[in-house]
Amino acid sequence: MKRHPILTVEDVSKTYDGFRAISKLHFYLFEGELRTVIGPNGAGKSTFFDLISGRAKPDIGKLEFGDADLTKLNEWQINRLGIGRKFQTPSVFAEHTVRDNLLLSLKGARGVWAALFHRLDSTQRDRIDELLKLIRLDDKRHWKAGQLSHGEKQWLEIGMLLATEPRLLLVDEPAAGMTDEETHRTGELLLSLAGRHSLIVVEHDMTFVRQIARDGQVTVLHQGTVLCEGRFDDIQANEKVREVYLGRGK
Ligand SMILES: Nc1ncnc2c1ncn2[C@@H]1O[C@H](COP(=O)(O)OP(=O)(O)OP(=O)(O)O)[C@@H](O)[C@H]1O
Repeated sequence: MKRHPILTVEDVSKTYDGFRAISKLHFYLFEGELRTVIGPNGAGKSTFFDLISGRAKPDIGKLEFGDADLTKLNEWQINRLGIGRKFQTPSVFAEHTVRDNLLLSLKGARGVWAALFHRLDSTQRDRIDELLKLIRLDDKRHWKAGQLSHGEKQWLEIGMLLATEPRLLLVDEPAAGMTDEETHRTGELLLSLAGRHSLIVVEHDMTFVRQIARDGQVTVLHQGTVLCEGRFDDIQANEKVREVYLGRGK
């Protein structure tokens, strides 16, 4: 049976002031896949996320999520379709508890006041408990988010993203600034989400990339286009990749 991609990117280009940040890009992601995207500074990784999430519009090309034409939708509409983005720096509500941060993000939450003060139904309670376990912050549910470590804040924000029940998660350098142990835990978390969600993870840390690309494909971006795609070991051995990226000592 032919699989249909959940995300289709064909011949997409995006120019800023005459500079091609994305150039004739082709990219396909399948349901439940965890794809890792690497590439040197300026390769176009953030612009790629900007295009998928609607923050920027392509000059030309096809950008589809299932049957939806993303080029015709704004950022909010794309988010409503089920594409959630996690930026590099965590932005949690520091003065609220871990639990309340999740609660405020729950799909269908009715504004801050109502979300915090109306009684949760059992489905919502179960979902919060499930998320707290998944992000391993169950024992810190009553902590203020501002008291968490950097790594824990990142996990909380991933939890907040999951609370919106996205089908596709765009995750930008989740391991940046984390300890080795936190990095490994983050990898385990992302791997556990694959299957139920589709994920694109942009990352620089090669130990982390090796971990999360265990069962999946790595896409290498260079000068706004795909230099190559494949298993981590093949990518690492690829001469072109070594030249443009890995050889630079990152
Ligand atoms: N809004 C913008 N206006 C002008 N130029 C931009 C804009 N966004 C990106 N660019 C340019 O496009 C190119 C690709 O940038 P992008 O941030 O997508 O790369 P990146 O792979 O995410 O890099 P890094 O790893 O350093 O974050 C860069 O040369 C950048 O200066």
